[in-house]
Amino acid sequence: MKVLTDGGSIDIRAVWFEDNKVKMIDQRILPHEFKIIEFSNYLDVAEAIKNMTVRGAPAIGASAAYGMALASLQEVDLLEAATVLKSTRPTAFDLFYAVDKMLEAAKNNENLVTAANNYADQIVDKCRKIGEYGAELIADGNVIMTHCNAGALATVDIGTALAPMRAARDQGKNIFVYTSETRPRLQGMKLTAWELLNEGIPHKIIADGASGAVMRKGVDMIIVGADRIAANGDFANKIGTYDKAVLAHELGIPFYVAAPVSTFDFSIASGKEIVIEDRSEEEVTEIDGYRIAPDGCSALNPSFDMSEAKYVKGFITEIGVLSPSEISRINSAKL
Ligand SMILES: CSC[C@H]1O[C@H](OP(=O)(O)O)[C@H](O)[C@@H]1O
Repeated sequence: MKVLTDGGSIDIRAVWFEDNKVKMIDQRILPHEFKIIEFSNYLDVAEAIKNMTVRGAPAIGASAAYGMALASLQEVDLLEAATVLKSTRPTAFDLFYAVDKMLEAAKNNENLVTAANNYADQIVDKCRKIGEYGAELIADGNVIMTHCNAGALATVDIGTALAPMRAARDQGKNIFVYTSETRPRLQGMKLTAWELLNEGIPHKIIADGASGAVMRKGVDMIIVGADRIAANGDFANKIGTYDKAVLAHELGIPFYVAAPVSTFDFSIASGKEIVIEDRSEEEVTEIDGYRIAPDGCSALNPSFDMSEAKYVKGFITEIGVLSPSEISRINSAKL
């Protein structure tokens, strides 16, 4: 992804492997501080996933794959490492998919550093294809709304929901993006707006609560990412997505979910079976470590919500844009 720095723009991934270390952008301190951190121990990569140093389903998957590569270099038991990495966050299916891919590679006596690098490169290629298919849905002058961050930071590079926007811009289409702030961790404001700024894509940040009014004012489509998609097309995504899905349905605004095939979990029939991660109440009651809630008050902090397939016009994947009734085709294409 393109990052504007004082010394000019750089091209960088959210996470990569270099000098036998896992290196990643610390997403917790963006956008006001840009820092690369590195790990030599898979346990530290697991902690980085858990504390959201790196976040976003595909980026979590790639990080876990790199964690498995470190575990192989550390010569620790890979099944133990897999268990630790899988225990970091419960909702994003890519995490489990990636770790299992690395276990499969180990069983085939493959070099896990190579396998993890290939996994990350495949994610980037999938995102590029998601961008190409998604851009076909976008007309010059379109106004698009998105939620949370499903950009390059969430996917190693390019993004899922942001991929069609990047591709449409590259095709010369003028687009405008509303990114909702996405309480409580504010990925939409801190990360998506930062990516769009770096890319020179016109946008405005809106409060989550403004989404309905802004949709009614004039939005041509909504594109969000996903963390896990069930066999019937029900999907989990960042908390606040369900509100947008229902409002879009009510207002007749096309609602798209952009995700690679690796996010589809055909072992579950419907969204009812998706485990929704609960995170600390401090994420709600504090901002950047400063308590904003009254002392003595407590908070509930579900990190994701589930939306039914009926709200989705199409899933933008690396094999095309599929309606909920067509996603059974994906099972045969799972890489
Ligand atoms: C392209 S997957 C991005 C997906 O992950 C985010 O969750 P988190 O920031 O907690 O990892 C959010 O649900 C995004 O849509």
